[in-house]
Amino acid sequence: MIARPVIELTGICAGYGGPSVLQDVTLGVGAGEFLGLVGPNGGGKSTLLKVILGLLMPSRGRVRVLGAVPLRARRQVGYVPQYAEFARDFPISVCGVVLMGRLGQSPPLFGYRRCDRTIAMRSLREVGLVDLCERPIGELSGGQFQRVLIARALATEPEILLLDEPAANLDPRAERDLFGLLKSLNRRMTILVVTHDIAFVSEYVTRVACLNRELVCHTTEPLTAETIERLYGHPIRFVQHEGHG
Ligand SMILES: Nc1ncnc2c1ncn2[C@@H]1O[C@H](COP(=O)(O)OP(=O)(O)OP(=O)(O)O)[C@@H](O)[C@H]1O
Repeated sequence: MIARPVIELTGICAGYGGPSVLQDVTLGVGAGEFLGLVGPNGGGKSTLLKVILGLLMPSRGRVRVLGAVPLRARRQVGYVPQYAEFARDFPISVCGVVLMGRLGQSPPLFGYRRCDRTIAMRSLREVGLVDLCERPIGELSGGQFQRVLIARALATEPEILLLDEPAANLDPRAERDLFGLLKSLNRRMTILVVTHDIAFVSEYVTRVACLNRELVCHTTEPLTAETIERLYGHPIRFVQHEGHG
């Protein structure tokens, strides 16, 4: 039983016009959880994030984010897209990217306010990059850029943070640092992270959900080879555990 669900997906089917990518997915994420979403390529993880963000309407089922339809909750949800989705050659500074997280929070036509800049700097400080504020993003390492994207999401002052494969381009040390950062952010926000590193993620998260078009959920206690095989083999059933965390 989840105490205060902040994300509720019930019987979700969703896709892109052809056969449903998500098939009857039911998932609740509680306030303060740190959920790892794993699964094979093409299993529908990014599609699930799109449904939570309100970017993709499900053909069936019910979605609630912070008790509302996704578009209403959008300002309370920070999103870190897959690395490849952001053009690194775009001529913009680190601070410029982070300030983009304030778009939609400030009144339109008036530009950024002083408080937007304060929040952007605070977000950069939190990810340890305040010294690179004026640096063009094209001059950053992959790990630094990943942190900039997280700072941009933090600048929205979210209650929920969604990350799509944030560690995809990182070496093991940078990945560890990144998950350490997420763990500390989890003290004040709910986190859902899509990752392929199933063994690694279980050290950090409070629960793992595995998606292969349908969903298998279970607690994080050491993932055994048998569990992983079951998850990536034919997870054609839904397993719900209670009392996780
Ligand atoms: N915009 C789109 N239009 C049509 N089909 C799409 C679109 N985006 C994703 N798909 C298809 O939906 C399925 C699930 O894709 P999705 O990106 O959600 O999977 P994923 O689990 O995130 O995969 P990966 O681990 O490879 O990132 C795939 O078969 C993919 O080809």
